[in-house]
Amino acid sequence: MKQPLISVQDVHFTYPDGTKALFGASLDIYEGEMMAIVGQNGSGKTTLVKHFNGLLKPTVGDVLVEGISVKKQPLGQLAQKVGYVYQNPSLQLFCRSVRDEVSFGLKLAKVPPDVIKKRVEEVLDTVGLLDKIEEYPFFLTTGEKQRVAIAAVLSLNPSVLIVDEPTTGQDFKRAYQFMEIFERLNKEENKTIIFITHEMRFTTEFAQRTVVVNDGKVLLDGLSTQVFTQVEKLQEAFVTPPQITQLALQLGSLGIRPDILKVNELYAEIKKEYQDLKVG
Ligand SMILES: Nc1ncnc2c1ncn2[C@@H]1O[C@H](COP(=O)(O)OP(=O)(O)OP(=O)(O)O)[C@@H](O)[C@H]1O
Repeated sequence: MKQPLISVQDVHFTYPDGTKALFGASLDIYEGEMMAIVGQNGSGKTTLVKHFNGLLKPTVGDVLVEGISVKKQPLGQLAQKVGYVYQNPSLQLFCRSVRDEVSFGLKLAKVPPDVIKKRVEEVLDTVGLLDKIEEYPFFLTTGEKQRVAIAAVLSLNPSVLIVDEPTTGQDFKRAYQFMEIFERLNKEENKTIIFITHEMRFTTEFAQRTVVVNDGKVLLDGLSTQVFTQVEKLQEAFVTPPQITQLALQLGSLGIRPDILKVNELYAEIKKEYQDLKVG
């Protein structure tokens, strides 16, 4: 059987001030997945994903990346495999230009200057910011800062990209474009993408798999289509399914499948039922 890229094994975590944030979280993540992590504020999502690249180390339990405990891998090495983009991108940006920001990790890794130049331009192009290469990151919009942070992480070519709340503070169009960038990286470069979100629309549209975190544990984990039909469990975690799924669930008594995540799927299902009725 295929080995998971990241294996989270019964992780408990307590912050230095005594706050307990994880209470036995377990999950396996495989290469090439595009996965959403949802849950109410304070449920432990960020704490959980910070374990995926060793930013936090389990108090109890273990996290294996490519089969090796994060406790045994240097942070620099883990950052090259698993990139993490912070919820607040300003925390991640500290250089005087976008170019310097995106070059930083590559310089640390002692990559030759001509290779750095090419790589930086490539990743800025990927996130649509090539025209801002000489700008001071501080003056960029929140969405642009977020994209610089993503470019900086992508420059190291990690096989896993974790993005914490990528769509916060952005209008729908921008947020959607962001999700399309991740989808492209997933489909064309086979990158494993893990994103935390409160936007259920994006979960169902872009993630095949959804993990629901509640009280520091994984409450639900599976195909997004299946996770969002588990209404009672979702209520326990204060997660509301996307509106289209809510509608499909309510139409269940008319023979409509409940595991519908997209408007066009619901339309096709209603059309089919309607035609069957006419024939019957
Ligand atoms: N640095 C910290 N020190 C102490 N407690 C913390 C720290 N960071 C988070 N916590 C606490 O750990 C728990 C889980 O927080 P976490 O940020 O992981 O949740 P979350 O699900 O990502 O929330 P949100 O959706 O608001 O980002 C909360 O009780 C939070 O207050």
